[in-house]
Amino acid sequence: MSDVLVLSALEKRYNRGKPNEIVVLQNLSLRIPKGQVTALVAPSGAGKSTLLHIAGLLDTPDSGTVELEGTDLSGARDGVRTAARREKLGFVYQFHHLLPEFSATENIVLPQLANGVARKAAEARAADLLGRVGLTSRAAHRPSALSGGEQQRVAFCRALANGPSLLLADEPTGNLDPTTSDTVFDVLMELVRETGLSALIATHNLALAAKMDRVLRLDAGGLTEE
Ligand SMILES: Nc1ncnc2c1ncn2[C@@H]1O[C@H](COP(=O)(O)OP(=O)(O)OP(=O)(O)O)[C@@H](O)[C@H]1O
Repeated sequence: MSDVLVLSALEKRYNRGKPNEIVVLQNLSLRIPKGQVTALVAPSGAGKSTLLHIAGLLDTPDSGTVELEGTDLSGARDGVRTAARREKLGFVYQFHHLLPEFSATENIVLPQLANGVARKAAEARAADLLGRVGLTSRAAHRPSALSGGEQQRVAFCRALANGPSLLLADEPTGNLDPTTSDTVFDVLMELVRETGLSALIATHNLALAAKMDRVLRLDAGGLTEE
């Protein structure tokens, strides 16, 4: 099976049946093959977050299917969706959302412990990931002692901690100044490439989008390839 994520004929409306009903996604389909990094660009309000939430099993479509590694999870029970989210998906947001009272290492170890990994193995993986993003010397620091770019690099490591099949990212460097954003984005791309990860990365930055394998534009409820 070569597709990691297959979204088919998704439809999503808000305020269904009311005068202020909005159709956000309409007959939207998307395939992400294994190892492919896809950029998602969209004007503000076009439904980018809605699409990422549905792909990330945080929200459900009104109709259509969400297949992750060949299994349709659109109508699955909450427990099944939560387990799939923990085991198969990695998330990065515009803000790092690291736990402030824990070190960089612990922020990467904790999701692994929650997934049943032994502490020693989890610490070894955290050390490996921090090394890949150039943060070995910052491993014991809490988020407040790290720069914005460093915090975001730790967040990338945390997203990859459990070896996901798919990375979903929403403006992963959107909170950084333009120069830092470029550097940190390159770190993310290298990490994704080295691990052979598939990814769907939303960005407003067309120069960053151009570094990915494919650019899709979300507009008027559907996707078009650039
Ligand atoms: N819970 C909700 N109830 C009603 N309308 C909503 C809800 N969530 C989002 N919307 C509307 O749906 C549309 C798409 O929202 P969404 O957050 O997906 O956009 P977006 O493309 O991520 O925007 P941005 O780039 O500005 O964050 C917007 O018009 C928004 O106002």
